[in-house]
Amino acid sequence: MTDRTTTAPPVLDVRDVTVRFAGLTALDGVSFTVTPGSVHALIGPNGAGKSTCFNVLSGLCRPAAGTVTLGGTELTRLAPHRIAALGVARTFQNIVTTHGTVADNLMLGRHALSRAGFAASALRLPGAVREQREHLARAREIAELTGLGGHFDSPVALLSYGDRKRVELARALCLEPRVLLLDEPVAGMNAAERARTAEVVGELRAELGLSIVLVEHDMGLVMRLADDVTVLDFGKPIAHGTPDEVRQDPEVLRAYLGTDATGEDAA
Ligand SMILES: Nc1ncnc2c1ncn2[C@@H]1O[C@H](COP(=O)(O)OP(=O)(O)OP(=O)(O)O)[C@@H](O)[C@H]1O
Repeated sequence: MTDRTTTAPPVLDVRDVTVRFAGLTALDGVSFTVTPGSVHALIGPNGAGKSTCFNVLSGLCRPAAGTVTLGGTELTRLAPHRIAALGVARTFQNIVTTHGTVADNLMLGRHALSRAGFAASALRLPGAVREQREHLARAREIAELTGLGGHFDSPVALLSYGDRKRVELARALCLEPRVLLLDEPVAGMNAAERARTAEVVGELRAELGLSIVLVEHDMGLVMRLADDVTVLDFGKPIAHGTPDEVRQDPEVLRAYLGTDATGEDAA
């Protein structure tokens, strides 16, 4: 069975990426490097270009200029399923599953890794049955890792919002990614659910050695989890550094708070 988690993830390198929608430049020469095994946060005010950047990284959006490479392999012109097969999985901001059990959803995530064909699975040939059993065991491990172990056979519709959102995270992990793109993993959660998800993401990073790119408006979570932060504003990178460095950067304060470096109102 595919196990990419035993080797360190390759470097994800974003170079001078520009995306235009009609007259609007959503990303303007964005560059950053995600160090293997680190959590790299991408932050910025609404409309800064964070989701567009994720869409470029996952192949849903083709940039007008620039490149994205993973360990030297260019991802920029590849279809989303090819990028996923190379080990880049993502969660979506607003998708919360309500169908099937947790196990059903995670097995859907394993589907892309199945070697047995449709006919072999349908006919329950021995090789296909064994493979299915292995996938189910791994899905159960991933449920444990994401705090869903006690809900493995539960219908997703009966879970709390926080748990349902973590099903989305677990489904992405079922692809055995080396790079995980987390798009607002705690959006809409209450304080307890946010704390639990932060804990789970921290554990995942420690146990699986993944590189994680995190888009999140919850600054407490970003400051707690990120090693590096890139700040976008109107599609432009305006700051880069550790959480402590960007928190004190005058440009970042201006973008978020509308104040200049001296703390005076810019308006
Ligand atoms: N498909 C599209 N067509 C036209 N404009 C788009 C499209 N997608 C995004 N935009 C525009 O590109 C800019 C960046 O949007 P994006 O969604 O990437 O920002 P964001 O930082 O993720 O915002 P938020 O924090 O609100 O999710 C915005 O001005 C947005 O309106």
